[in-house]
Amino acid sequence: MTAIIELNNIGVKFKQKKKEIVAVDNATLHVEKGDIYGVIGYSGAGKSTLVRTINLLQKPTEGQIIINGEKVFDADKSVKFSGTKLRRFRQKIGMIFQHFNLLSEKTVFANVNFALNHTQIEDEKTGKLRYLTKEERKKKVDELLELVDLTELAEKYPAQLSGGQKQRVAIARALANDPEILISDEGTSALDPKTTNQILDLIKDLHDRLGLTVVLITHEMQVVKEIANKIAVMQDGRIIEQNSLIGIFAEPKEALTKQFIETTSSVNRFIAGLSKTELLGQLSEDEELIHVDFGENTITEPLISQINKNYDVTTSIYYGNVEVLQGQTLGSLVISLKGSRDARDEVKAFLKASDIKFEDLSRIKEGGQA
Ligand SMILES: Nc1ncnc2c1ncn2[C@@H]1O[C@H](COP(=O)(O)OP(=O)(O)OP(=O)(O)O)[C@@H](O)[C@H]1O
Repeated sequence: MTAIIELNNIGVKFKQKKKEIVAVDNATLHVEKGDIYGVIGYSGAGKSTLVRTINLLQKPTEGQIIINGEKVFDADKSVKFSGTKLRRFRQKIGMIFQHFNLLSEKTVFANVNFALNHTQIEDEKTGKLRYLTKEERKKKVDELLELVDLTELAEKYPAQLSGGQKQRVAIARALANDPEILISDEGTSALDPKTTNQILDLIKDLHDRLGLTVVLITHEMQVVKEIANKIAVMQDGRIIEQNSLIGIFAEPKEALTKQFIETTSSVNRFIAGLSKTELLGQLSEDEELIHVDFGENTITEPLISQINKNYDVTTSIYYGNVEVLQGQTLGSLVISLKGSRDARDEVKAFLKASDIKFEDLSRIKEGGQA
């Protein structure tokens, strides 16, 4: 697969008085056609600055950018990309923002129509480029409003809309010039959880129907988890980890990545709260608590029944959570194993041999941290 977006060794420095701020530091990100690529990091990590280089809203100080096979930027100044060429290029990359950026004095219809002001198409008869006619524009805006389910609200003004509806207008506007790439810069950050999910569903649906490639910046792991297939984690201007969604969740490497995952996983909250409950004290001498993580590829038979059937232990489930990410099952269980030490050790040896990750939670009892 070739990348539709290639950011190679991108650096962005800002000069502020005598200080130099390194907003992006040697970042390389390759996005393939059809990806929904989540870029996650805390505020100030450099996400916006990096992603704004894709459509050259931000010129890097180092590196090169190749979009759809065409080099559009090189820090060595070998590429000239400006004027009409730059404007056309930008039209093919739609962008939405946290605060929607709608024109408050224009209706929903007019906000979307505005994005067609500079749109040109090849005239069927003459073969020359020309602007759209009023009728063509109306047809296009109507189609776009239908796409985001806003036909009924065409004559309303932004102030009369909810946050979710405003973002739908912004999405319609972003798609006006049939872009292949859609960038969402914290596009759901100002929305409540339910509306966030509706907008994410819409983005996913548009991705599927229009074949869009999506780059999605967020500081919330829950957001990328909903729809992304790949994730890059940013910290201090650098991309510290990047992988498929499933790879990030199954095998996070960096401490920050683990932190972000914990914000989405209730098993970690359960374990963190264990030391405050009576549960550990209530376990008998021949009983221990373990946390097991498993995925579809590592086990084919239900785990618990297999343990009960093959080993001389009894199990109780204290916590269970199974999620399907990108069609793969990831499960987390907190179970107790009750039996002789040898029998319990055999179960652990079986888990190890089956490549199933587990951790012994008895250390919490001893005052350690989960
Ligand atoms: N135009 C600018 N001039 C000077 N410094 C800037 C400029 N834009 C961004 N920065 C700085 O660059 C760093 C990265 O900012 P950036 O906005 O890319 O981070 P972010 O991860 O998107 O965070 P946020 O979600 O808060 O926007 C920050 O320290 C920021 O203050």
